[in-house]
Amino acid sequence: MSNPVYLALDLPRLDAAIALAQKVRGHIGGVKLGLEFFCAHGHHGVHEVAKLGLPVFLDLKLHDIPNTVAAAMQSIHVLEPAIVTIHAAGGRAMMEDAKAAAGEHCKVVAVTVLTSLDDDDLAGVGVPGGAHDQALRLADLAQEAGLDGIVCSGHEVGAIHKRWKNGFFVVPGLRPDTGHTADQKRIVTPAAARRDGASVLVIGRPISRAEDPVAAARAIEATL
Ligand SMILES: O=C(O)c1cc(=O)[nH]c(=O)n1[C@@H]1O[C@H](COP(=O)(O)O)[C@@H](O)[C@H]1O
Repeated sequence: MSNPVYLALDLPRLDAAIALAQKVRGHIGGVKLGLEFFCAHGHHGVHEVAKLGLPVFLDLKLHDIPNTVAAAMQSIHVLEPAIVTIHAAGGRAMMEDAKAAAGEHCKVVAVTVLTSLDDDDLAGVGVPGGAHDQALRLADLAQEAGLDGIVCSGHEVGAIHKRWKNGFFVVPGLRPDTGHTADQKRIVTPAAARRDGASVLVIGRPISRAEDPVAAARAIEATL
């Protein structure tokens, strides 16, 4: 079974991001390039990271009108990402058009409820039912729209997996111990997320900010 860990390369410098990925490559299954990376380094940065030969997960969290999102998906074909994120809250038509515009070998997954939000945060933006119910509702919508899967926290992945047996589930907000949670609110351990059905484990700071990133990645791998 391939390693489910995708390392989030949320680093400001391209050379540092590539050096980190190179260092830990034996203990990860792929790399995730998000908004911080893409806004700083764009297509050039993605091409440079792709030279490592690891699968590239492009986490752009697209959320706009269907035509704009579909056009953005077409513009990233050339980068040949293995996985791309969009926001489920963009609605069914946006998700359908994004999937139709994606490359044949690219998995399109929809973010349900960000792992940095809790029930109070959701109530603050007018979603009264709580993170769990909202994540399940948006996962159902993503499935109806024909997407490959969703992004959710480890708190919901078990319940969503039960309703969507062959879905592809990306789980961030992972912390190997009870250490520094930073801005994440709905967290679980990588092992718990995997046990509950996660296909991909997105891990950033617990590896990238560790004193010894290789030891941190190896320790996480050993728990899976
Ligand atoms: O789509 C994501 O990857 C994502 C969704 C989400 O709900 N929460 C979340 O943290 N992420 C990303 O996952 C990574 C988590 O980083 P760490 O908290 O440092 O492990 C970041 O790159 C986030 O952008």
